[in-house]
Amino acid sequence: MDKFVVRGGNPLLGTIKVSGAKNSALPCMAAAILTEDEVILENIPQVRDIETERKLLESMGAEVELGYGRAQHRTHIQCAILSDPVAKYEIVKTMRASSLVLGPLIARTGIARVAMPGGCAIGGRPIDLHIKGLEAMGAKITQDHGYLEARTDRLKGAHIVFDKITVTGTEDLLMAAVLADGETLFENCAREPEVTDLAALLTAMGAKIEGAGTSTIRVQGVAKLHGARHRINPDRIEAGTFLIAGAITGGDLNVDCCDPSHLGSLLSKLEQCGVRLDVGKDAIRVRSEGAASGQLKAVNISTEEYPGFPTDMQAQFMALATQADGASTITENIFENRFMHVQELNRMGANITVQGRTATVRGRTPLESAAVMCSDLRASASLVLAALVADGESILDRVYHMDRGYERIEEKLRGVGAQIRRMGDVFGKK
Ligand SMILES: CC(=O)N[C@H]1[C@@H](OP(=O)(O)OP(=O)(O)OC[C@H]2O[C@@H](n3ccc(=O)[nH]c3=O)[C@H](O)[C@@H]2O)O[C@H](CO)[C@@H](O)[C@@H]1O
Ligand SMILES: C=C(OP(=O)(O)O)C(=O)O
Repeated sequence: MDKFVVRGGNPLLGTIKVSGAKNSALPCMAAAILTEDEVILENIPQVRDIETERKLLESMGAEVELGYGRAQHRTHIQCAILSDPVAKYEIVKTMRASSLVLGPLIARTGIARVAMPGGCAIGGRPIDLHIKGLEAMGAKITQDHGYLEARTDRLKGAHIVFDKITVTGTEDLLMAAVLADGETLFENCAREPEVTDLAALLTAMGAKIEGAGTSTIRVQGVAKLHGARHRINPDRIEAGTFLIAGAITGGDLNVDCCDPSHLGSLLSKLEQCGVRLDVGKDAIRVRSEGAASGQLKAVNISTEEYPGFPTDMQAQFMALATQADGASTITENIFENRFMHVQELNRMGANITVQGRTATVRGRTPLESAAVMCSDLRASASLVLAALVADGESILDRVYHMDRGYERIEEKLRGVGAQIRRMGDVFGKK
């Protein structure tokens, strides 16, 4: 199992590039199920979850060519024949890919059999709202041996009001509605940029969608979709992680190839914290004097649906809060168990207590190197950030979590002066 060895103390200087968003790429790959034609996706990140989705699509009969190394990370997917519309547990158990293929599979083939997503380290991943929505569109859904089976002759348009804002639920049902008979009106939709990105691809494929990016989406179903070419949005969470890396190390870092318009709530919290930001069209320069200067100040954050503060940045912001003067409170409202980094940060010398959904971080505490364990994707990122300012050499175990969603993170960070190296089998060469 791979580990990272990180020696703290270097300010990060220079330019670091952001890859395409995994959380956009995964639904966009699933959208290729909706047509027999070829779908070409650019800016697909080279991360483990994308490999898993490739395996999943191939297991159903799709042809997938991941174009890493090619210009634009251009990827070709063709689902001319879907001989086996099944999302097998062995393939999807490490990610929520099964829920993302449910809608497109049933819309295209009239039948879908998908493994129910299991519990995940950060909390439950229920899909009751997906099921309710598909049933409202006329699907018959049964459950057996850990699998959901959905059948229909053709989905019908419906009026669906989400009880709760759900990103994957909005994406899944949107992919179902584009091939349904008639109009579907969705209310209380997720407004995340990843939903808008998916809607842009679907529109390029011939779908009729209005309102993506707002809480009301209207879809006029069409009989058939065609192939398209689409460029995946930059990863706002990777960009945010790099901004914090610049801020926490007292660096001067240009975070390039990002979309600052997707980062509003994070940028305002970083500014409140005392970090200097120069926001350009597709780059953000972050400057800070570092923790020792006393420049960083405690701030309170509370995770919310977009455009609120993203749950996917909570762990990384907590690492920064350990280096800010004063007490910060961090409230996690989306997932019930997304504080597993707390114990590991405390092992490095942080002073964090948790009560219910709120963590209180009392800073500033100098961090010391330690051997720590990555428990999930963003928790891993927070430990890397902490290790970049810790005194001495930290060893981060189980970095496979990080490989799910960050492309060549150690190479990118080394390129701007971090001392970080991978030990063990290199991801992608196994
Ligand atoms: C709103 C939100 O911030 N969603 C985050 C969530 O998306 P993800 O799509 O995984 O989760 P959802 O947005 O679907 O879930 C939001 C909330 O709704 C609940 N729920 C969801 C579906 C359902 O059928 N029933 C139900 O009760 C979930 O338990 C959760 O509490 O995790 C992703 C990975 O960390 C993040 O990128 C998303 O930003
Ligand atoms: C937890 C994440 O991903 P997933 O929802 O795919 O598990 C994430 O992107 O932070």
